[in-house]
Amino acid sequence: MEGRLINLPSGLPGAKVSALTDSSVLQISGGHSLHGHVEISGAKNSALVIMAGALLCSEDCRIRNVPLLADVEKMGQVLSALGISLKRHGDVLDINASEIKTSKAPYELVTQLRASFFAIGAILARLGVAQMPLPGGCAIGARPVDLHVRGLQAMGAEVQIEHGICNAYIPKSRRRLKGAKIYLDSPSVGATETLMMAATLAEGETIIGNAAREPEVFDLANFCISMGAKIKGAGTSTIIIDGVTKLYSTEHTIIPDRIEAGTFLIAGAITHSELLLSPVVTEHLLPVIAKLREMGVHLIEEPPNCLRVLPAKALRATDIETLPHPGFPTDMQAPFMSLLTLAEGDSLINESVFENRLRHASELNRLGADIRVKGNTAFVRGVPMLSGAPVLCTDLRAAAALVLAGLAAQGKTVIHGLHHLDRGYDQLDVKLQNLGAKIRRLTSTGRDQEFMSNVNTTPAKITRK
Ligand SMILES: CC(=O)N[C@H]1[C@@H](OP(=O)(O)OP(=O)(O)OC[C@H]2O[C@@H](n3ccc(=O)[nH]c3=O)[C@H](O)[C@@H]2O)O[C@H](CO)[C@@H](O)[C@@H]1O
Ligand SMILES: C=C(OP(=O)(O)O)C(=O)O
Repeated sequence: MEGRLINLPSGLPGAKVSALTDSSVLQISGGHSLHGHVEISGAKNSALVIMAGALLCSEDCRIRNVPLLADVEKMGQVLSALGISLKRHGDVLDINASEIKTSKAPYELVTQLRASFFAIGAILARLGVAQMPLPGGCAIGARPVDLHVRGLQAMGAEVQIEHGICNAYIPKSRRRLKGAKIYLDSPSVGATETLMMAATLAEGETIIGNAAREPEVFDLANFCISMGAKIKGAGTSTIIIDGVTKLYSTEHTIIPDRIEAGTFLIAGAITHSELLLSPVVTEHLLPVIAKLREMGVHLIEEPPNCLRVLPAKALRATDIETLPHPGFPTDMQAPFMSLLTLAEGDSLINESVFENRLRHASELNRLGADIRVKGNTAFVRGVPMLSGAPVLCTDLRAAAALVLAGLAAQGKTVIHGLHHLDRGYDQLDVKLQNLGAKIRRLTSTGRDQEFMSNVNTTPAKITRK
């Protein structure tokens, strides 16, 4: 079947975000260096959960620096289906949740992305009832929601999972959720966010112990605080929320995407190129910067909010263990694996956050990498070069890893399964093209696809030096 552009029924009026059929591919002619400045978009994982957070407020919320992603589009569709009004102008998204018309989120949408589930806390707090299908997202492990459920139960909700739907309600005897002391078994990002949102409108104080410390949790907390929520300690492992009865209109700007920034740092390192990235928050990238420096990559921080990557003489092997923030981020593991395939020596990667997140290893081996996987550990033996081949994306960051490897590989790499990439990268191929990469989006018949001309209302945020 010939690949073609399809317009998703838009949840964000004004935006023309589209999805591509799976028959489109990225063709990369590798081995060329890159050069220039790349503008980093707003963080996917902040934007998605802040869109959910807007449900807490019955007044206008304006969110700035919203990235152009299929997941953002789908989250918009989820909110639209709940009866919420959304308008997108460029990277600004206006949300008004004055009336949430239904407590039931659509199965076919929620099952496509993880963050949609996190809205359960906000819907429950606003309506006293929520029916949320179990979520989708990257297939990188079982990804249960037990910590979300137990936290809501501790706050007085009745919660049951039946027929793939998580049904939650506040018993009639109470009108609001009640504050609670919750200690998470593990510092789940999503559970921390779900419970923090629910607690903003609960009666009394909630303490979340062993909370996730990711920058996106902090961004969500700042968004809620700007609406009048009383939250202390976000960004640390103990978050204290003093519930209020109402939240108010606000404007908020999403933080830069640390995973996109890390991906471009590796694009520079793997092609031995000089790139300038902005805006970046270097504190959010500390574990990635430390590992890159350990490998011999030169990085220079340039105020305000810029990071320059310079060509490395040689890349040295290193070991990585993924951990909750401020440890090495699991979302950077696949892109980093691509870089390690070309380092001198042996590297060991231990994926400790998700139990099935090494599937990209076999695709990288098609490109000539030497990786063996045992359980949650990958042994990477550096090779002098990669060679282009057809490969298939298995999830979002695997897709980024294959693009990076393709940029370095000699000859032609053809990447299939692009719906994974488009979920979470804002025009990655266009940004790379503007840095001089030989990368094209093609239909299965080999024709160039006029991707951005049909899809986007905003120009790619890149300037070539
Ligand atoms: C939309 C979003 O923000 N996605 C991010 C979020 O996912 P997400 O919020 O799903 O990730 P979590 O931090 O919750 O998951 C971490 C670990 O906890 C487990 N777990 C989680 C919840 C639960 O109720 N029970 C349970 O056992 C998971 O299976 C996993 O093994 O954080 C991950 C870890 O940084 C990132 O990779 C994702 O990009
Ligand atoms: C795992 C990721 O996303 P999600 O949680 O949305 O599946 C990711 O962003 O790498």
